Amino acid sequence: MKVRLGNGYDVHKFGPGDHVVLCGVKVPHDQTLMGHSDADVGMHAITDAIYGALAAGDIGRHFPPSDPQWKGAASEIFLKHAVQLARDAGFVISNVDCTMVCEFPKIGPHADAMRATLADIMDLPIEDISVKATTSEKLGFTGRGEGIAAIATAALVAP
Ligand SMILES: Nc1ccn([C@@H]2O[C@H](COP(=O)(O)O)[C@@H](O)[C@H]2O)c(=O)n1
Ligand SMILES: C[C@@]1(CO)OP(=O)(O)OP(=O)(O)OC[C@H]1O
Repeated sequence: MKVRLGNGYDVHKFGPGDHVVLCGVKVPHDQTLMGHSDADVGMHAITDAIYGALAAGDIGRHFPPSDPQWKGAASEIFLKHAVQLARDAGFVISNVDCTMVCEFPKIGPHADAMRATLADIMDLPIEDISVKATTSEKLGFTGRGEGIAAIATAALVAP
């Protein structure tokens, strides 16, 4: 059996607003995340982890931030593309794990909704999807509440 691992990392900064979209779930917050797309930092990290496992470049290669077509786009477009690339290459996505780094919003109360949303988008069992969070103990840009970082791992297997 062939196993491929990939990692993904993304950061988006906060700006004025009243909610963020994280792993496809709208979470009330006193700011929003800024980006060319919907700035779903968690979904971007997972998407890049799948591209990484396939050695297929990164999200910006497939969906250039210079292309107006992706302005305000829902990030599930990017994730679905990466999942399809994996399936077309003969892989099954074994599991994904995403950690978001921020003081606020608190992810825990929304983590299962995020897992369910990702499972639906990726057509995977929810048991194969992990979403978790940590603060950075008030240190650095995430600690100062300037933005959110996300780190993800994806494992792909081919029989
Ligand atoms: N945005 C966040 C950050 C953390 N959590 C939860 O709190 C736990 C403790 O965080 P520490 O950084 O102090 O270790 C963490 O394990 C998460 O369960 C959260 O939900 N949202
Ligand atoms: C997702 C894309 C799409 O234009 O734009 P952003 O929303 O700015 O997100 P980023 O994580 O900076 O990745 C680059 C782009 O591919």
